[in-house]
Amino acid sequence: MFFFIIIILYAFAFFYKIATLRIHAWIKQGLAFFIVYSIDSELSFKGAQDIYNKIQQVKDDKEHYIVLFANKLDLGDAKREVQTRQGQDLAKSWNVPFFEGSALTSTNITEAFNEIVRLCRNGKSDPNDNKTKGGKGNANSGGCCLIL
Ligand SMILES: Nc1nc2c(ncn2[C@@H]2O[C@H](COP(=O)(O)OP(=O)(O)OP(=O)(O)O)[C@@H](O)[C@H]2O)c(=O)[nH]1
Repeated sequence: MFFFIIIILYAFAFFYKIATLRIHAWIKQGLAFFIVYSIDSELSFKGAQDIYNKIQQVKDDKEHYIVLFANKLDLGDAKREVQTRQGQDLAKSWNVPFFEGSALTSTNITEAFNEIVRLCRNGKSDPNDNKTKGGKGNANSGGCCLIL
């Protein structure tokens, strides 16, 4: 029984290591990152911050673009655990654009994707809009878009 538990623990550690390495590789190859949390989950908001930290750690100062997206807006304020202001403040501290919307009702999905594509193409946000600027470096090269 003892050895069985040890084997399970080793197997778990092995697969965890593989998963970590894969995420590391995806981030390393990625140019654009769409970080999504749910407005009805404080935990997912914290998770978004963990993902952001991981991206910064892996990408360091290399060119990359991020959009923060608060999903499930359709659920309404009754189910809301993360206030709009919290998302805006977080995005501002990261210096990236922020959108609130819904994958269910397609609210702000096109706008958010357009923004990240525009960031990749231009290397910076439109100074005429009221969203925060995002992105590092100047994107002239191709790259992949990784949705986390
Ligand atoms: N109401 C609502 N539900 C959504 C929306 N987007 C996704 N969902 C639901 O949320 C659940 C989780 O969606 P997934 O696409 O599996 O997202 P995930 O990141 O894998 O979520 P977890 O399984 O919670 O880790 C599913 O039941 C979806 O149908 C949305 O915009 N509004």
